[in-house]
Amino acid sequence: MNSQQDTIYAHAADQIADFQFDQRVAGVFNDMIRRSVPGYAQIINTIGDFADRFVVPKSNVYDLGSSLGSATLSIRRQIEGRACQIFAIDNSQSMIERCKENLAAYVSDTQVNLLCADIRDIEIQHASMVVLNFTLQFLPISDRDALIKRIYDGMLPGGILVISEKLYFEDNQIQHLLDSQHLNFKRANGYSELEISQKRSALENVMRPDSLTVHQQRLTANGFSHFSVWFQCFNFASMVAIK
Ligand SMILES: Nc1ncnc2c1ncn2[C@@H]1O[C@H](C[S@+](CC[C@H]([NH3+])C(=O)[O-])CC(=O)[O-])[C@@H](O)[C@H]1O
Ligand SMILES: O=C(O)C(=O)Cc1ccccc1
Repeated sequence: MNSQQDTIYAHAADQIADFQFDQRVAGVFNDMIRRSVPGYAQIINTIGDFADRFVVPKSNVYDLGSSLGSATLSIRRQIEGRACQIFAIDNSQSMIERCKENLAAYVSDTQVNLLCADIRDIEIQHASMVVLNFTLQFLPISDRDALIKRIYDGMLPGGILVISEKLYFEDNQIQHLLDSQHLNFKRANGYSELEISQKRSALENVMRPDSLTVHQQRLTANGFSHFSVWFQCFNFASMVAIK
């Protein structure tokens, strides 16, 4: 998947606007997410492995907040011949356009329905797999419960929900430790102090991480029978919940 280098926050700006998934971000997103999220490539690959295990014939798969389609592509590779449909949904038109090109670059017999829509509005039904790969953290906190409930209601018994998120830690010392390790990861990937601090300001009002306890409680309160973190690096984690 091609991507320009992310230099969005490289020059000092007078005012930092709230972060948006606009055309500029969509154009560099592949580079941005790989240099910003520890374990991203491993998470994308493992989502494909989970699809192989959990996606049953003739069921639906939902990639909610699909961006450029990395999770959808990883899943699609694993479920050829199962007569499934994937619904890849994002409310950024720029992401959808680039995602469409990425999906068209490979042949597949699995239908992908690429929709520019708000994930809070779409119908979820007959799903053996639902993916929220770093998307839930961008929804208003007050909307998260209702979305998880709708996902649960639309899933088949035995289906899997994968949720990857940046985590918040109630213990200040741990929060500081893991956050500063994440900053080191970004520095090691070539981001300057200016880029790091300007992006941090841009994300402040937009991305609100929950704690692991909040995630677990939300998932079990909404009916999921099994829950685990399967990956964590610093303050980034990926969780599974099984209906
Ligand atoms: N309410 C919403 N409705 C629809 N889309 C939304 C909404 N809010 C945010 N988005 C979309 O969710 C995506 C979040 S990025 C996901 C990475 C991808 N999953 C990946 O595996 O590469 C994560 C990140 O940038 O950290 C963006 O494309 C938004 O437009
Ligand atoms: O860059 C960061 O600091 C993050 O927390 C992750 C991220 C990655 C891509 C878009 C928005 C946030």
